[in-house]
Amino acid sequence: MPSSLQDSFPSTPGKVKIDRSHYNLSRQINRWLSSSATLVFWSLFLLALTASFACLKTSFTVPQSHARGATTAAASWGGPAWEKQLRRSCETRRANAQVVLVTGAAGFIGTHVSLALKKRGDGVLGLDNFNDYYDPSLKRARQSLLARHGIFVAEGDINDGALLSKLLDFVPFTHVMHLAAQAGVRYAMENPNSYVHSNVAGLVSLLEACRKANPQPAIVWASSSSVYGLNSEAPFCEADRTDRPASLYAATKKAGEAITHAYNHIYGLSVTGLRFFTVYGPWGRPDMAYFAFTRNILQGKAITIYRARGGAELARDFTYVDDVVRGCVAALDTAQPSTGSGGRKRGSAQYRIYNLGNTTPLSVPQLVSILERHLRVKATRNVVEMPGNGDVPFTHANVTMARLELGYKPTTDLQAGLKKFVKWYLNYYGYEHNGKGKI
Ligand SMILES: O=C(O)[C@H]1O[C@H](OP(=O)(O)OP(=O)(O)OC[C@H]2O[C@@H](n3ccc(=O)[nH]c3=O)[C@H](O)[C@@H]2O)[C@H](O)[C@@H](O)[C@@H]1O
Repeated sequence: MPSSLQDSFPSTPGKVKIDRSHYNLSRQINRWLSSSATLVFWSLFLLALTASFACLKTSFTVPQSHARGATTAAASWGGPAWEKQLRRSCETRRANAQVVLVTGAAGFIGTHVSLALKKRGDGVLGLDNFNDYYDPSLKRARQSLLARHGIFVAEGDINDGALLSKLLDFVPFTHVMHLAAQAGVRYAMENPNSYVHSNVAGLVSLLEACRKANPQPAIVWASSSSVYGLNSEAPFCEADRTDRPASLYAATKKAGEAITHAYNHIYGLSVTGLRFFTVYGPWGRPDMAYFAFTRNILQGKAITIYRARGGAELARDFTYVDDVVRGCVAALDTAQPSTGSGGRKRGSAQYRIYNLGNTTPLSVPQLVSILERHLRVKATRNVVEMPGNGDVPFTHANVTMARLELGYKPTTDLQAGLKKFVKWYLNYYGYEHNGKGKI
């Protein structure tokens, strides 16, 4: 990012380096004033001064501070070589091809969607901030995979309006596949601001750039099954109420649905929101249960399985990534163009929301049993009552609308999907079977 932009660039929540310079200063001054007559007085004075500095500093840093993750490396962009990479990445190889900006392209679903689009001849440009919410080396490995398929991932944050304007000025994108987000349900209690930063402020920044663009791209973006919150009637339909989120993560996704609706209404942006249901598969997210369970089982560590109060098992409508990718591509293909241009609405535009789930929820203990079979290792299960951390007891998608309007049909059950995931995991992390069925 050009340094001139640094000041106006909204804060990226990041690990806070504690500035101890004022403590050192106070120590030096203390030595200097070591006369016994004034020592007590100055010590008390400096103590008060130091404390007030510390308070001031805390009040500025608290909104950005967190124990782990979501720190973004300063990105640089621009220049002829960079522009050449954009141009190459956006080249198309079929008639009526789309040219798609994929945000969060180095993320799990972003990588799979980008590859699917590129393989059929669309132009694809990725955008990712490579934050450290989870191991960035996995994101870099996905970036290398994309590069091998001719997809360039520009490095930057969706809150960087100047970068977004540059990209949308430089390339006449037909679509934006917006997958960049702060994911994870329970991490929202650790680092709430990262959710506001990416899922609210970042979304608005992206929509601002899109509404000003000429042509305006159609937008397909990732909402979440978590918007159904505390609903108990299953399966979840798109028309069900979504005003009782159980986590801040869910609340920001719900906010995203409202925000995109406003931009659709005011500026004529074509918008399709996709409510994903616990998507899993190769190249997945290490913070998700299936991934973390696999890692712990292989390392001989106990896994924690949550159960609801009263003892009921938690269940999820686990959805295999290839099914979701087909849904994403179908959403792009059926998206009508935005109607505005250069910030002006010229007519009403399409606004859609679809569930993309599997339709067959399974319990978390069932997920673990399938993993045990594929890994041929028994898990040490530590079953505990679900803490009040934003989790919901179950999810279950009704996908009738997606089936009728997108031709969406999930075909991979959890057994088959986890088999592919485990195969990828063992290969990626260098595990080998010893020929006797053991790893
Ligand atoms: O579909 C969605 O809307 C959401 O799906 C997942 O959220 P979640 O369903 O909570 O997925 P996991 O974190 O993989 O948890 C799956 C299940 O395992 C349970 N779990 C998780 C972690 C753990 O240590 N033990 C455990 O039993 C959870 O309570 C949950 O029932 C993703 O992490 C969200 O980003 C996404 O938006």
